[in-house]
Amino acid sequence: MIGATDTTATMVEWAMAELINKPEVMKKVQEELSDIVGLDKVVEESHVPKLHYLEAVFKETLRLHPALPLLIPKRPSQSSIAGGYTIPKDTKVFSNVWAMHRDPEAWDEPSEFKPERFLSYPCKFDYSGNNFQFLPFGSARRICPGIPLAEKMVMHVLASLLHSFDWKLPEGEVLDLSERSLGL
Ligand code: HEM
Repeated sequence: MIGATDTTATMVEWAMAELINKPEVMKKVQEELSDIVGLDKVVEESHVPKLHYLEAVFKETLRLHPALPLLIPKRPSQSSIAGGYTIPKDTKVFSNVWAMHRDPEAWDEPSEFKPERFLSYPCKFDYSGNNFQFLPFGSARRICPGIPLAEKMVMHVLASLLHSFDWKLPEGEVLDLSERSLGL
């Protein structure tokens, strides 16, 4: 199991960092929590599927900050051709989903944190592995088997943190969310 807890905690941290930098988005999440949960109750698991704006925040966080930006390397057992390139048998293949998630041909303003892009219904950007513009959990036989648990945990933790507390940076500060790892 590749870092099931680490990936989950990382997504909570990135989502909170984006929301702290964007108070107007945090306010929308909190308004939804106030409507769905109510301010005199605590967040329960049954509330989570009704939190559509928070779900869009989760997806936008997975898009901009995929926990495994190159997925897990694969080694094909047969030679094949993909996108016009020959991939010999046993080649170590990395899939750069970080770049796919920021492709300007696929996404409007790809560097911007805009949860609204995921709000259209029925949403064409789910993470079932069938949409090759959005693969935060991978695809096909090696897709993350922990998706149902991951979405429940990340959503529940975020909902609880944002329902119970207001979060802000010290006056005049902005978080630097640029990523400098892996030469991506
Ligand atoms: C938000 C949280 C999570 C994210 C973003 C995430 C993402 C991923 C990704 C990208 C892969 C590689 C898929 C590929 O290479 O095609 C993976 C594999 C895997 N994940 Fe997750 N994961 C998360 C949470 C979890 C949880 C909670 C569990 C278990 C309870 C889990 C169990 C696994 C396992 C066992 C694999 C290896 C699957 C295989 O190689 O066949 N993950 N995950």
